[in-house]
Amino acid sequence: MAETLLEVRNLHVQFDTYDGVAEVINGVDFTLNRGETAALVGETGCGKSVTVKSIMGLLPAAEITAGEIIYKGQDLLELSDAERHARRGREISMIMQDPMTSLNPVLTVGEQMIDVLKWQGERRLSVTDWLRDKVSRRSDADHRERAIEMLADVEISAPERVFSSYPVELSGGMRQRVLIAIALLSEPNFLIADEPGTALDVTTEAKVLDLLDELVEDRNTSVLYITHDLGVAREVSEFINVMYAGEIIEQAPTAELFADPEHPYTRGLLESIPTLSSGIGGGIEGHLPDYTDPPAACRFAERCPHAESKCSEVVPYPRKTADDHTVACHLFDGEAAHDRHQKLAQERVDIGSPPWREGSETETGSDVVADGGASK
Ligand SMILES: Nc1ncnc2c1ncn2[C@@H]1O[C@H](COP(=O)(O)OP(=O)(O)OP(=O)(O)O)[C@@H](O)[C@H]1O
Repeated sequence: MAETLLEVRNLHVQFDTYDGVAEVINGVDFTLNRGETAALVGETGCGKSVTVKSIMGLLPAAEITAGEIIYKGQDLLELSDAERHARRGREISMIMQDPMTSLNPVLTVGEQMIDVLKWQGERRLSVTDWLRDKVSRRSDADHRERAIEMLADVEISAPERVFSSYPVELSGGMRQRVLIAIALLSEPNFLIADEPGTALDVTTEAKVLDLLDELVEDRNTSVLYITHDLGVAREVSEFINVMYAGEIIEQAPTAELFADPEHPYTRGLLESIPTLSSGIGGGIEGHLPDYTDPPAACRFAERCPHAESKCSEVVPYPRKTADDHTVACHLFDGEAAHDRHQKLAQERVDIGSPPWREGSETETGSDVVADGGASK
């Protein structure tokens, strides 16, 4: 049976803004197994980066108002900043969206890589780190050799030259490869890849994604891809979590999600894939709700072509509709998929089959199976 590496449970994040409290992340649940590649997909502003920052420990505790982020059996939210920092890089690493802002322009690639190998990129050393570095007996020459090897692994053809270059001297594709090399240097068990190819042209993006795919497979690294593009998620991940306005509205293995998308938002995203050049979520009219005054029930109801009065009155908790497939939409009401929702979701609602399933054998709720807890 697959072993869980990361479990995010009932995560709530809010921000104080001039317009009031923005309830951005509203009860997010998902899991990632060891060696698995999963994606978190949704349009811009839906809360992907805030979720990831919560996992990385880059948000102040006050903003995370509830939930658990269990990594290897331990709730990361209970750790001190120092303990979180120790896990970053060595255990959990991240490739940022924009290589130009993620790389330090005044240091060479090599200097940045050696910093990571020595002390995870921090130039301000604690006494303990300094001692650890002294006793590790690894010399700068060893670090240099390791860094150049890593640059060769990301298929940079002149690794020594790139090692001595400043970021501004490299092309966009090369900088993205350098970022991948830096993220993998400390051999993390878990990698978060935040739109790793978005800043590149389509051909270079495809090459970078293929390369990343090979590298993580060789190393058995678990990866969470963050993307607005379901087409990219299909290429790179085995499991997809679709996010809308700070909630996971559908989760399924990639093949299952593409074969049988259920949530109207997922279907809209799928329909918009060919027209993505015209904008993210181009197939769905309307905008994300205002997080300082979000809808009380379904956050998608205002944009949903199938919304009924129920949708603005009763929260649609996630329902399990097939093995590993959950959806939070009243069109699929049945048993709650998570223990924590069961007491809140006793009322079964029948508002008919989803229109795209009319004529099929599946009836609303009839294919729902109890899950007993986990989100997948
Ligand atoms: N520090 C903050 N203070 C107030 N609001 C914030 C803060 N950080 C994020 N937000 C808001 O949270 C919402 C979700 O933002 P987030 O960056 O997570 O979206 P995203 O899905 O990652 O989008 P993108 O694909 O553009 O990166 C946005 O409305 C954003 O303005």
